[in-house]
Amino acid sequence: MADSLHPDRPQSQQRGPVVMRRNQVQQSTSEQRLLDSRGPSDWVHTDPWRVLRIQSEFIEGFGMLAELGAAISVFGSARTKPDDPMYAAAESFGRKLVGAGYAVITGGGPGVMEAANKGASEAGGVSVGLGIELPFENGLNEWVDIGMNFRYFFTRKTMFVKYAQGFVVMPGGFGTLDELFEALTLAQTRKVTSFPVVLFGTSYWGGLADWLRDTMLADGKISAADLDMFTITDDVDEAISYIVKAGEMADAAAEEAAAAAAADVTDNPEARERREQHRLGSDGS
Ligand SMILES: C/C(=C\CNc1ncnc2c1ncn2[C@@H]1O[C@H](COP(=O)(O)O)[C@@H](O)[C@H]1O)CO
Repeated sequence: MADSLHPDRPQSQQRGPVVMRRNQVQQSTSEQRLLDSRGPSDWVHTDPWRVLRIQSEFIEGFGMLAELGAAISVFGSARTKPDDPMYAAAESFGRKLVGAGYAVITGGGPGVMEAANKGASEAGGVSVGLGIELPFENGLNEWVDIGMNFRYFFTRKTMFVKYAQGFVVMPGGFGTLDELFEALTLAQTRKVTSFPVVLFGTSYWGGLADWLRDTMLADGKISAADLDMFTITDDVDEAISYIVKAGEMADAAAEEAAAAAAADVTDNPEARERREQHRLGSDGS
């Protein structure tokens, strides 16, 4: 029913469980208020808004990759040219990783990334590119079959680790070292279950490995076991066997843990409950 002063205004209005009557009845709809005005725009440059954008990158990335299956991330220089032997090696990695049943994830850029995507795509596998918006960048390489451009390096790095069961690291610069040492730090601090890391190219990586042993280890900054977190090779097939074997060992360990947990349920439900709580952490994550 309408009132006499405002014949068009309904006397009563319901918004979900909220009831509004007489002069509390709103004249505009939520959609009108959303669509009819822009209002000030300075909030798009504030951290709370950035948090939402970051969240949306996680949502899109997780959504894109949730059903990916087993995958290996291949890292390496954006500057490697197609006539460089490392380009051919990365292409071979892409092809052979697909042959071994893996999807191939790269940074989606040029150089080694493009080569690995090319090998994977041409072999009929899943070729993933996780690109990064850069001030001078030209987008995902043409061999990326599933891709996304990230605004933030850190959300993108989460995807590399979350959706890959191993890392192949080809010769590269700062970006490659950043990705390598992120992986090693996560494994060293047991923030992730350790996974195979292959450094490809003995002459390129040998000097770094020597320095890690002769300086970092000698000076007590890392442990001897930390040097076992990666292997160095010049042989693509050897690298892939190493990755496959590590995957088989991880599967066997997971099966063993599942069997032990199942036995716990039967033999001692309380111990199982305690173990499960410990596994989830105090915040249930
Ligand atoms: C430098 C040039 C292009 C940069 N384009 C990139 N696109 C996607 N990902 C990139 C790019 N540059 C670096 N990355 C990431 O770091 C690693 C390579 O960095 P590096 O410093 O070249 O070693 C790589 O794995 C990417 O994840 C000009 O063509």
